[in-house]
Amino acid sequence: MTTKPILVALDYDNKNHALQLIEKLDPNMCRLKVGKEMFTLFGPQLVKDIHDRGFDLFLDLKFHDIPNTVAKAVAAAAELGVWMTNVHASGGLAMMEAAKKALLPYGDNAPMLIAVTVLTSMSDDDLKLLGINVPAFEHVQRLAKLTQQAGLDGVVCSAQEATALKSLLGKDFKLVTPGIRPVGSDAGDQHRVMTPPQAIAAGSDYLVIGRPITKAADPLAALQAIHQSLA
Ligand SMILES: O=c1ccn([C@@H]2O[C@H](COP(=O)(O)O)[C@@H](O)[C@H]2O)c(=O)[nH]1
Repeated sequence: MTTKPILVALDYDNKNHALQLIEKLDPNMCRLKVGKEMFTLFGPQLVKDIHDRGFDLFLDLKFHDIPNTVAKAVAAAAELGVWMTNVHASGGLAMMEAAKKALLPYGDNAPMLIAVTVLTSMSDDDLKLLGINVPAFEHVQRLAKLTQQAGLDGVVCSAQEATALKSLLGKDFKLVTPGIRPVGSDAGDQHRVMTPPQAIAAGSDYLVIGRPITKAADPLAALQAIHQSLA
């Protein structure tokens, strides 16, 4: 199992609430993820605040645009010193290659760069509405192969696809899996879900977990329970 596989998704509209949770967490126990909501509200200062507290940060902005624009955005993420950032694989091969190339000047300090395959909130029926008439796992495999061809470090997928992707793309290609739900927690808008131990057993490298921790009555206890379940 990867060291520190838990990435806590900080989806808050109030910076103090996020910082109150962070103050209770230990950077040796988890990494943090900031997405579109918090980055739009609080910007690069939030990234600095999190780094000042000793945490690795996944900047989850899922860039999807023309290659030149995405390359510049990924370089801007590298300037912030984040640990990991991402693009949408459906932006295509040229876009992903441009993103990867933009990180070359950063050498060993470049963030890990991964691509979102099919959002974990989407089902086969959602894909059909987009004219994609194959099961989600098949579309995920196609986009993950393209991501590897572009030279990226891994993909965002559901843990349900992890075993197949590890055997298709090798153990070093990182699998970052949201849609993680401990037994008894509400799936909410997530469709392709797994429990934390199931996800690790299936081959996930990193588990993205938001509401089961952040909306719990005691978020620290919820994180500790997940941590224990993986021990
Ligand atoms: O396919 C994806 C890609 C990203 N996410 C993000 O992960 C977290 C999940 O939060 P939960 O509260 O545990 O559902 C959230 O920030 C999403 O933007 C994803 O869920 N699925």
